[in-house]
Amino acid sequence: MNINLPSEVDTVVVGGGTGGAAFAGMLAALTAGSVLLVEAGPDYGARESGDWPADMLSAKAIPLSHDWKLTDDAGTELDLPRARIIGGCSAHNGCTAARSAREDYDGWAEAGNPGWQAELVEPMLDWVHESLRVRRYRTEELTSAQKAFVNAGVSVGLPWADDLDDVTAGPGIGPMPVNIVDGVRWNASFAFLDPVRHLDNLTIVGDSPVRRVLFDGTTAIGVEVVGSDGERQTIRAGRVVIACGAYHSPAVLQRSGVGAASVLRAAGVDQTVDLPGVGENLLDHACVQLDFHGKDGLLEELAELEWNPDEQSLGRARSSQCDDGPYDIHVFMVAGANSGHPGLPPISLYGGAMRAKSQGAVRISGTEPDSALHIDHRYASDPAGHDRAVLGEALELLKSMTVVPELAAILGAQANSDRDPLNSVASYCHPAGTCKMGPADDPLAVVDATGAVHGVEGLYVADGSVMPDITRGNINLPIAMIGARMAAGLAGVSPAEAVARYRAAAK
Ligand SMILES: Cc1cc2nc3c(=O)[nH]c(=O)nc-3n(C[C@H](O)[C@H](O)[C@H](O)COP(=O)(O)OP(=O)(O)OC[C@H]3O[C@@H](n4cnc5c(N)ncnc54)[C@H](O)[C@@H]3O)c2cc1C
Repeated sequence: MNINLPSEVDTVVVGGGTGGAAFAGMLAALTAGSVLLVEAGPDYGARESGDWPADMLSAKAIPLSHDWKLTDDAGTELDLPRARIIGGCSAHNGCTAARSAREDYDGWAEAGNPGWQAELVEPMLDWVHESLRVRRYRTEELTSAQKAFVNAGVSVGLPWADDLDDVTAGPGIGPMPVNIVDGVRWNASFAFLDPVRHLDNLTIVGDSPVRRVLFDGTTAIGVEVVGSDGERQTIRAGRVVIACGAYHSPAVLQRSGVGAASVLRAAGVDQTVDLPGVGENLLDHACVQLDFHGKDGLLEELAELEWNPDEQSLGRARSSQCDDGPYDIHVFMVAGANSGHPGLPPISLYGGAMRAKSQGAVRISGTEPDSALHIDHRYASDPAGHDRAVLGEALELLKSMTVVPELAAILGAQANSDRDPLNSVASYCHPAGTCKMGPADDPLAVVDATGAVHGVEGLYVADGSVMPDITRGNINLPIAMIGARMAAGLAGVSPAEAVARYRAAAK
């Protein structure tokens, strides 16, 4: 083992992404106990270290240099990006920052998760918003392509909106709220770890994938980390918190013997506790996609701008299926040459089903952190046809926008026009729900409202995988709220007091 890891801590947090960074930073600020954050990818240190790679800092586009590169069993790469780096997916995401809608959180509480109703989570959402340094683009900052997209939305009836991160806002289109500071993607590590990196009780270690949780009977007593040389090291802990994201958190649990017997047996893992919901309830915001070649000279024109990010605006609409809140469709445009995403033409328009109901699953194929995962999103497969209906309406909305002359002139000819968007539904990269939060009598519930895994002691999950139902906005901000809120709960501190004490501890 070539990494210096402590052999015993009070709390080990596995995964330093959005949820894990917010959880670890908050817990370290609230308690005297030792907190060890172990991350599979590198920890480049604080923002000021100067060690962060330039592509991971630039918020112009989504970099893929620190991707897990998930594959299927045959080794073919899946088009499901996931970052492997401190900060997790917040270190390579699109930086759209949204608090989602009040109804989403009230729905979590109504489903048997006390404490998660909107009025109780809002103070922590406000703190997360502030910590991620969210601001709204001004209209004059939009590229000509993004302005044309917004104007096209207004032309087809979406109200102009500059409040897209408001929990009470309805349909509208306008500049995105973003967590970008001077062109830098303000990731969860900068937001939640950097202010408390100086605390003696917080240790952050990168390049340390966790293979499994260790148990004494049904009590979690630590984790097993795999070094780059393949050597395994044991860390004993009084509390184990999994925050590896919606694909990898259920995988860690399954590798640890927590899951459905059939899934564990197929992967050669002995069962510790029967929890059939682990890896089920895989949610996302399914998207339809329309691609365009862009007008002649568009890329050159964009390249001349001082600030030319690929994404800058967002629209929200309400489909005929929407019966539980203000909107259920997102439309947005990715336009530019910055993206390293393979195979994308210069412009893609997306329409997302933000209350998609189809449920997929994640299953391990083996016992190692890098064993292939079986990920099946089953997009647009819900039996009642809800998702296909919403996606159909999103597609019609997008098509109506593409014929507005100002936007049509920017888009140029359509690319991939032989592809039916409804038969090639894309991911919004917002997987959630695979360690569902819910009461013990919910057959799919994996954790309770405090994040504690049902049926075992000392084991918690604190990331996007616990969402019982996916929030209808972009999910980074809500996931940070989940992490911080669960840490406050475990420390026995109210959210308001937790924020005050974090601020007092922060540098
Ligand atoms: C390309 C892309 C663009 C996106 N754009 C936006 C956007 O614009 N706005 C928005 O709100 N959301 C966006 N999202 C979604 C959002 O960023 C994620 O949902 C969020 O960051 C997930 O947080 P998490 O804590 O659940 O998981 P992650 O952030 O994925 O964190 C999990 C961490 O655990 C680590 N890990 C995994 N397995 C192990 C292991 N065995 N041992 C140790 N560590 C492990 C991973 O390396 C990772 O760092 C985007 C996502 C992607 C991929």
